[in-house]
Amino acid sequence: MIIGVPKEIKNNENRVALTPAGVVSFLSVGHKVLVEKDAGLGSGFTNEDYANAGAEIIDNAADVWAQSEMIMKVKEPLESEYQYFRSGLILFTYLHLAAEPTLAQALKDKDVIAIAYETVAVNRTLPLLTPMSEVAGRMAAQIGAQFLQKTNGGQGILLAGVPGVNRGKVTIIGGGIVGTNAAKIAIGLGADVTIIDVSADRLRQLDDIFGNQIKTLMSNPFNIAEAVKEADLLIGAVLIPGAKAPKLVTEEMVKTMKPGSVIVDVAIDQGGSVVTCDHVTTHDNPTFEKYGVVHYSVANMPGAVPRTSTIALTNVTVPYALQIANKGVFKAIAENQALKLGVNVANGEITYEAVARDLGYEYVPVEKALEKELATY
Ligand SMILES: NC(=O)C1=CN([C@@H]2O[C@H](COP(=O)(O)OP(=O)(O)OC[C@H]3O[C@@H](n4cnc5c(N)ncnc54)[C@H](O)[C@@H]3O)[C@@H](O)[C@H]2O)C=CC1
Ligand SMILES: CC(=O)C(=O)O
Repeated sequence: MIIGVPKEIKNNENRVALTPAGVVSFLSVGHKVLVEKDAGLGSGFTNEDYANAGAEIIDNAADVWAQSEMIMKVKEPLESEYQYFRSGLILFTYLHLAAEPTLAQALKDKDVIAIAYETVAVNRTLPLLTPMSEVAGRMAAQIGAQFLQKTNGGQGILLAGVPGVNRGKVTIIGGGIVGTNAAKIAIGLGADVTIIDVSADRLRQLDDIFGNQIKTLMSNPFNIAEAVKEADLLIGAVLIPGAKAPKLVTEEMVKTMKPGSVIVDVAIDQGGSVVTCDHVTTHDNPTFEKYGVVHYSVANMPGAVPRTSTIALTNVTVPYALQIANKGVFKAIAENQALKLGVNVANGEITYEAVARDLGYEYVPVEKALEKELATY
């Protein structure tokens, strides 16, 4: 199979979908890899590194897309990339389609086989989302601490406090991978940490992990309102796989926060869990102010630490991409339930139920959308 790796074009997106080590993995089993010139520079991989690994360096994105059977990316294609879609093209990347209706329509219109990293699932875990959630969770606490500084628009508090002065309060809504990693760093910084989740089992696990270093609360509007009001730093970290994030923090709740408090809504890639985080921001201009509260809503947080993130991401994506290349996409989907759950669009149909529901499309299961193609396996 010919695998193409375009350069990412989202604002400050410095990750790349394959490292030179990944290129070697494909070449060693007979595939060909095309890498757009300078695609790896942001992550510290030169064109020479890729060429030495055996990739062909291609001067422009159009040729990479046109000559490849499978495109591997990091972020969802932007509008300028939709022109490269074509029937039968395999696209393997983060998509977050519930928050990207125009992209969903474009993929449908062009019959792209779109496999989303974030919905590939094994036993209710999301192996291709996990490493980036680890990165973003850890970043969320450090970014929050940074924007709480007066010089950055915050109320001017140190999360650790000092002897004789209270520690800062961090409220994390969603105690999954992002939430747990945010808590680790917030605890390390010395903050007073509360985690809210809708799953009692998850709260028990968190209690076992962190003991009395954290407080846990069941997710309901009353508890969320109380915890948001007290928070110096609020971190949004909920997820219902594939679906639009539930809006758990209302405008009224945000109005109760102290001026100069900070919200980091990590769940913004799925549309955001805080009503006032009503748009995506970029690393160039990451925050805006509403009701005196600093809002941070960057949808590609790991793009700011690309060396760590690229290696962590490709550690988990390459084995799945190799299955697609080795077996062909239909056999790989037929034989691997995890990969099948990643298929969001195929043959012009939306094949992921939560995406179809949130965008108002008919849901067509993968088995039906690809009935003919899967029949032989
Ligand atoms: N902005 C960015 O750059 C990045 C964003 N993310 C996003 O962060 C979000 C969280 O991801 P993960 O932690 O990996 O997901 P996860 O599935 O590990 O955790 C989500 C948690 O939210 C909880 N939850 C669901 N509904 C809830 C409710 N109503 N109230 C309270 N908790 C609720 C679940 O029980 C679960 O524990 C996702 O939207 C993910 O795409 C991840 C990486 C980077
Ligand atoms: C998960 C995701 O959207 C990211 O890493 O950018």
